[in-house]
Amino acid sequence: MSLDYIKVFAPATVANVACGFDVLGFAIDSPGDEVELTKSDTGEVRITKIIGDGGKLPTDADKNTAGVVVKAFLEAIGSKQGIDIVLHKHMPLGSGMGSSAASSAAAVYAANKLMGSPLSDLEILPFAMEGERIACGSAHADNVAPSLLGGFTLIRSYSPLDVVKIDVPDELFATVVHPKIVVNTKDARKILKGQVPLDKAIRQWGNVGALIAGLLQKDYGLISRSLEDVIIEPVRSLLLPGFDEAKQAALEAGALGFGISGSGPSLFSLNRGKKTAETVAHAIKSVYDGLGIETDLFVSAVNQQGPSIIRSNESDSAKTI
Ligand SMILES: Nc1ncnc2c1ncn2[C@@H]1O[C@H](COP(=O)(O)OP(=O)(O)O)[C@@H](O)[C@H]1O
Ligand SMILES: N[C@@H](CCOP(=O)(O)O)C(=O)O
Repeated sequence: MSLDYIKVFAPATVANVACGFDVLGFAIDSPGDEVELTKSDTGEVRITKIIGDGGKLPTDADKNTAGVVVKAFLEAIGSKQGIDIVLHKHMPLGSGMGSSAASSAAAVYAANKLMGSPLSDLEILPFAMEGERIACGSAHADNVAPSLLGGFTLIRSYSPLDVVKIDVPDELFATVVHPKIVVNTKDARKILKGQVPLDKAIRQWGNVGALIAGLLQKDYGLISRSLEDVIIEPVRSLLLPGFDEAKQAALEAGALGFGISGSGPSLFSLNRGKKTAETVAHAIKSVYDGLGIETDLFVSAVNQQGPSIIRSNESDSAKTI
C-alpha cells in the first residue's frame, strides 16, 4: 500500500537558550503543531484548512510556513506531486516558542515521509529554514533544527550548514512560561544592534562554550553560570513587562538560569529536577498574576524525539486487519 495520507506532530522549541542567539535551541514535549498531508492529483500544494489559529494565519501556501516548506522540498526533489495540507495550530503566533517553526518542521517531515523518505532529516532542515524566512525575514535554524531533529542543538555554521546535537543530563527540566502578549520575531530582530562590542562578545562566547561543556559534563554549576546573555537580553527585555521581577522570582525559586525564550514574550528557565521546574513555573506565574497578565505554563524534559507520526493511511489499514 502506498502512503497517501499522514498526520505528524512537531514540538515547540526554546531558541537562543540565553547566550546562544541564533545558534542554540532545544525541543520540549508540548505544545506543538500538527499537520495532515494528503496526496492529491491537482499538482498543487494547497492549505485546505487551518484549525486553532482564530483565522489569523494565511491559507496561501506561499505565505504559510507549512506550505512554503512543502513546496521547497518538492521542488528540490523534482516532484510535481499535489499535496493538500490541514494545519492544526496549538500555539499562539508570536509566542517565542517556535510556533512558525513547529508548523514548518511538521510539514516538511510529513512531506518527506509521504514521498518515501528520499532525504534524511538533516537534509530536509534547509527547507524548514525557508519557513522561518517567510515568518520573520530570517532563515534562522535555532527553532527548526531542534523541532525537526529533536534534542538540544547547536548551529556551528550556517554556511555551510553544520548542526551538532548536544547530550543533556537526564535531570535537566525546562520551564517555559508564556505570558499572553504578542511579540513578533520580525520586530524583535529589528531592534537589535548589528554590531557587538568585543568585551561583550568575549563574555558571550565564553558562556556558549561553557554551557555546552556544562551540559556534556552534567555540571549544573557550570550550566547555571553560563546561562547569561549580555547581548540580546538587555535590549529585548525592555519589550517584556515584568521581566526583571520574573527573573528574580525564578532564580529565588531554584532555577539554574533564566532568559527569554526565542524572541519572547515566553520566558524559560533550566532547572535540576522536575519538581524545581514546577516550583519555578509557579513563581514566574505569580509575577504575571500580579501584573494582571494571563500565562500558560509548560514543564518538560528536553524532547529527544522531535516529530512523531500520529497516523497514516498505512497505520489505519493495519488497525482494520
Ligand atoms: N504556520 C504558521 N504558524 C505560525 N506563524 C506563521 C505560520 N505561517 C506564517 N506565519 C507567520 O509567522 C509569524 C509568526 O512567527 P513568529 O513571530 O516567529 O512567532 P513564533 O515566535 O511564535 O514562532 C506571523 O506573522 C505569522 O503570520
Ligand atoms: N534566534 C531567533 C529565535 C526566534 O524564536 P521565536 O520562537 O521567537 O520565533 C531570535 O531570537 O530572533
